[in-house]
Amino acid sequence: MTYQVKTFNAIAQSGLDTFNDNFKINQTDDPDAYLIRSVNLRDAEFPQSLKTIVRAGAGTNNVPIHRATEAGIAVFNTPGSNANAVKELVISLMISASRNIFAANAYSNNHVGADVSKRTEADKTKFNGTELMGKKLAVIGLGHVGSLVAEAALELGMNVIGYDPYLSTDAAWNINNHVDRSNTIKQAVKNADYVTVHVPKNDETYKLIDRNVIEAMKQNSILFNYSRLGIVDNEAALEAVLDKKLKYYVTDFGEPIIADQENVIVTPHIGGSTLEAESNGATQAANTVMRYLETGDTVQSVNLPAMKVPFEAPYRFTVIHKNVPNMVGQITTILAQLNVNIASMSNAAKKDTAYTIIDVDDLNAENSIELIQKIDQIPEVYRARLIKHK
Ligand SMILES: NC(=O)C1=CN([C@@H]2O[C@H](COP(=O)(O)OP(=O)(O)OC[C@H]3O[C@@H](n4cnc5c(N)ncnc54)[C@H](O)[C@@H]3O)[C@@H](O)[C@H]2O)C=CC1
Ligand SMILES: O=C(O)C(=O)COP(=O)(O)O
Repeated sequence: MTYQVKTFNAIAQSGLDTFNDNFKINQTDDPDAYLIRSVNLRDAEFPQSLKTIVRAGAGTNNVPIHRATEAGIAVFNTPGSNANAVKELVISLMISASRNIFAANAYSNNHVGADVSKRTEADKTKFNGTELMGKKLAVIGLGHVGSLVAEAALELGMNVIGYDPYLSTDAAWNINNHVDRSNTIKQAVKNADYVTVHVPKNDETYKLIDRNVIEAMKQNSILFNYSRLGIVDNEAALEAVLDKKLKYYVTDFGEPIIADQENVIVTPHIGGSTLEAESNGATQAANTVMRYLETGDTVQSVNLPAMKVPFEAPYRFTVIHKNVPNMVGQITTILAQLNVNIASMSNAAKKDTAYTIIDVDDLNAENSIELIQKIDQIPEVYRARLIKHK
């Protein structure tokens, strides 16, 4: 069986090299998989052939998850693949902002000439900075990125307070127990010298850091947004910078109102742009594409329940369907009508969507086609697929 993969954005060669010979890259308009980074697919039409979208990276707000689910497309990301890259950039910017590096560099570029050393010694007090050690950092969102930022800040001698009402049990195990927990954002930011936000973009996190939260922040504190455009209210952040409430606002997501503003530092969405992160993400994504298409396993899926079932029988049916009563009953009735014996079966649900994996020992060409067609015709089924064991 040959599978077709279509790539968007710059996907690291090491990831493309990970695919086995059953996978062909960018050779057709009928791909089985999209391998993407930040391309905006929110209004995209998906070809009928498309079975999975894998995002090399963390954020999946560029993918219409609900529409993909209804089209029977499994969506994945590569959790943690670029978290260290973001951590290092945020820590470097915390230091750079505290030491006024950007203004100091601009000064040096504008003051060259014969009397430079004399003027430098006179002027350098303008760029006096502060140290991170002993200061307080609030981390909003303690997932892959936030937990690493918190850990690095502790190592630099900072006090760290975290806020994350949805922290998974797995993630909680990874968080240093010296991180104080806060039950509200305002409580978290109240006495913090630095506030950094690391949450996914969704309806709830849009303007999570709004005017009220910024008002609750400490005078002369520094705010970082390395999550997404819109999670910090840029207008409110700019006003706070102009009012000297915030010393700096530092973000990876520019827009016209914050361009060229003193004490607003904007980088061009480079949080995950390191050789290492791009390679990790692409490799993890390639493995995810292969695993899903060749086995139907859904570990780390964004829209389907996580299922990993040993593939021991010669054939496997996978069915993505609505999470409503009697789906398994309807599917197994069709198998029974076509005289197909089930070797093993698993089913799980994630919110409104469920996934069923059925392994069978015997199948012939006619009943396999008829089976898929009949299962696909169940109104609540989004997609049925037959996978032959390699
Ligand atoms: N600037 C860049 O290039 C990059 C940006 N990102 C952005 O950072 C985000 C976080 O990345 P990861 O840490 O890898 O994701 P993650 O999924 O591991 O962690 C996100 C955390 O946010 C928490 N959370 C969700 N809603 C929240 C809320 N309302 N309040 C507080 N916490 C909340 C979750 O419980 C989770 O622990 C991504 O979704 C992406 O948008 C990630 C990587 C690179
Ligand atoms: O992983 C993420 O969420 C990022 O924002 C990184 O995006 P990129 O892959 O660099 O376009």
